[in-house]
Amino acid sequence: MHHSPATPVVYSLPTVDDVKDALAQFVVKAQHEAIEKKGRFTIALSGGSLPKMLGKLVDAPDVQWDRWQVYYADERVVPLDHEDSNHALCKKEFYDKVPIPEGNIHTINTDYLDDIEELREAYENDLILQFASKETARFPIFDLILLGMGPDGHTCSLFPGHELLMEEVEWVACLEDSPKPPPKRITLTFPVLNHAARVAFVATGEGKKEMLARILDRPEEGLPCSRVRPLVGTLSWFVDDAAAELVAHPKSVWS
Ligand SMILES: O=C1O[C@H](COP(=O)(O)O)[C@@H](O)[C@H](O)[C@H]1O
Repeated sequence: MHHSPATPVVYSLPTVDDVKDALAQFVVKAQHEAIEKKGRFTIALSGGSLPKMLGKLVDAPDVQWDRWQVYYADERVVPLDHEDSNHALCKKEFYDKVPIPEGNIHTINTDYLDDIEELREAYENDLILQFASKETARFPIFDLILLGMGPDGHTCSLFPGHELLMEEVEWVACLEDSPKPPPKRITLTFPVLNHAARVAFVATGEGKKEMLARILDRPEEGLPCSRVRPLVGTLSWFVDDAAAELVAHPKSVWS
């Protein structure tokens, strides 16, 4: 059955706080639906500006935190308490405020910090344990992947012009030449992003307005964020009006 890739639904909210509110409502609804269907909620988080945007989830009602299985859309290959670690950032901004069981937070295996291919494979095996045992899909089907949009149009650790944009088989890829420090990272690949049930980008601030317009209004440029087009799942953008100022793409009202 052929599916046309998801058309982005863009929710532009007046302020960053409004974006946080809408995002919390969206995530709570996604986890309810997932848990109702499969008894678990598989989510991949990004680093950067994203963890701070999860603040309104902390006090959200009816969240079944013990059913969450948390992975990373990408991670820097550094110790888990390093200032560059996406896990360290998520811990500070989110995990330290909500009761997700520690065993449900799937970090990189830092025994392999000096062997990035082993580290990549170990992370992919962790995903296989979670997904392949429960689904027959060639790719894991995350219930939700939360992504950021870098100022250069990158997402995860998929950077413009990088060979990893062409990866079509591996679930997890590794790189040692990230144009944005630190250089060594692992990242989910486009096939995994595009098999998710839901993908949501979060981008705020006027500093992102030019890039957001390019991503949404000129997808033919092929910037990494534009290549996230879930085959079956939904694609949502949660942005504030400052970031959306130049965007021609139709905006939807969040309610
Ligand atoms: O390096 C990274 O950058 C992206 C975008 O970060 P942002 O602060 O511009 O939102 C982030 O999504 C990714 O997880 C991180 O490793």
